[in-house]
Amino acid sequence: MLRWMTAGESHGPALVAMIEGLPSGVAITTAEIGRDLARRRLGYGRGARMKFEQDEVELTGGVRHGLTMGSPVAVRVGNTEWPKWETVMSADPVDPQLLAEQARNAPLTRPRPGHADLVGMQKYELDDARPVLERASARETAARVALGAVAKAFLKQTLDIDVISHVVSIGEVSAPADSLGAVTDPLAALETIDQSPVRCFDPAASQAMVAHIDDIKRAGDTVGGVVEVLAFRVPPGLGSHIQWDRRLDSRLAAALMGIQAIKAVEVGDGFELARIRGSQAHDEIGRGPDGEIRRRTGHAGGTEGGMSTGELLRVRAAMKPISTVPRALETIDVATGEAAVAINQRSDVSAVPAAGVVAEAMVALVLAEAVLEKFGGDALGETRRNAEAYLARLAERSLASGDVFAARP
Ligand SMILES: Cc1cc2nc3c(=O)[nH]c(=O)nc-3n(C[C@H](O)[C@H](O)[C@H](O)COP(=O)(O)O)c2cc1C
Ligand SMILES: C=C(O[C@@H]1CC(C(=O)O)=C[C@@H](OP(=O)(O)O)[C@H]1O)C(=O)O
Repeated sequence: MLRWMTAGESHGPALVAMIEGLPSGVAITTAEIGRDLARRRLGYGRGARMKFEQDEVELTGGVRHGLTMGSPVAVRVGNTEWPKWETVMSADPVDPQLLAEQARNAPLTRPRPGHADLVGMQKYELDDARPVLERASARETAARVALGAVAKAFLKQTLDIDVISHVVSIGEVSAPADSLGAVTDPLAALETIDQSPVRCFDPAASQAMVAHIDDIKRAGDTVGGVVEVLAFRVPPGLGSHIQWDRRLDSRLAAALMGIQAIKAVEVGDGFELARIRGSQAHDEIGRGPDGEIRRRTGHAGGTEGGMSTGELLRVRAAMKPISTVPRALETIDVATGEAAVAINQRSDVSAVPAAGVVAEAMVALVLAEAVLEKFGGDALGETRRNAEAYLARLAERSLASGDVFAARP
């Protein structure tokens, strides 16, 4: 069983995350995790905080000399801005005199529409939105991305699975459909994607997205968009049709919906499938180049009956516009009961590129859990042997290609 969790606040000293259930022998380094954390911070449209704040990543458990030990893997993502927030976010009680001296400590009583602020204050009996917004903030996604890097290393080393993401649209500007349809080298494609300021594969669309973000910023507004995650070489049979909560598609949807500001998820052609006929919607089954069974198209996005089919896994997530709108939205000051405008600090105009990196991590965590469920293993070698035996049987019967599903040498 794979389980994981995060803790920490946006302006706290650090975020921490723990993942338990990974086998021993997975190669992972602090630098590898740091690379994914750096990718999450980039993206045109993010606010000032991304420029001056640094993620200080440290592996504090479960890894020795670059290899997991089978024990829980623990990660700490330190926040270099902590000294500025030490009083505001101190875990221990602070002298009220000291609190009163700093404007930053004043209670936040004008909840921001589109955020957890108001309902969080109601639910947790708080007169100050600070304790709510500190945890609701998407700063927390740094901890998930750190764990996602570990999950991606495990997937790569067990089944050669690559998980990549890209931006499909920002506001009204979309990349051409199927721009990534024929990718044969996912990691090279990801490198190109990461070089785009908005993580879009298509250069012309990328430019148009940047221009759109500039327009939105000039108008004092914010914007959302759609990201897509692709997982290559996922074997058939992860997840199960036998119970609702074991379906791979339902687990992917829950994981993606669990990202702050994600409001919709599509598996494969998703909503479009509801508009077309069955004869056009389903992926017909035929023989591939080596006589193996293949789907001729990818409308389903690589799952049927809640199980991975062995074809390209493709899911999308739609992000709403950033909630803190510079042209501040109307609210009620809960201290006075009077109409007011919402608290408005600096904020991102768009965080869609970063959301793609987070979505990649969430998909990797779901797939890692599903791989361990199917193949088990306390050591990486054991997981691989189990997976290879399963894939060899499918290849023997021409149910799948030995090449497509070959595990790494
Ligand atoms: C990577 C990322 C960065 C975000 N940055 C901001 C931001 O700068 N300002 C903001 O108001 N919301 C930001 N958000 C969105 C809020 O966290 C989110 O709207 C809020 O938690 C409420 O969304 P929900 O109703 O879906 O939970 C960001 C979300 C993500 C995924
Ligand atoms: C710090 C991060 O994102 C933050 C997520 C966020 C929000 O409300 O979700 C609001 C912003 O923070 P602040 O309100 O302090 O300016 C973002 O900078 C991060 O992604 O590391």
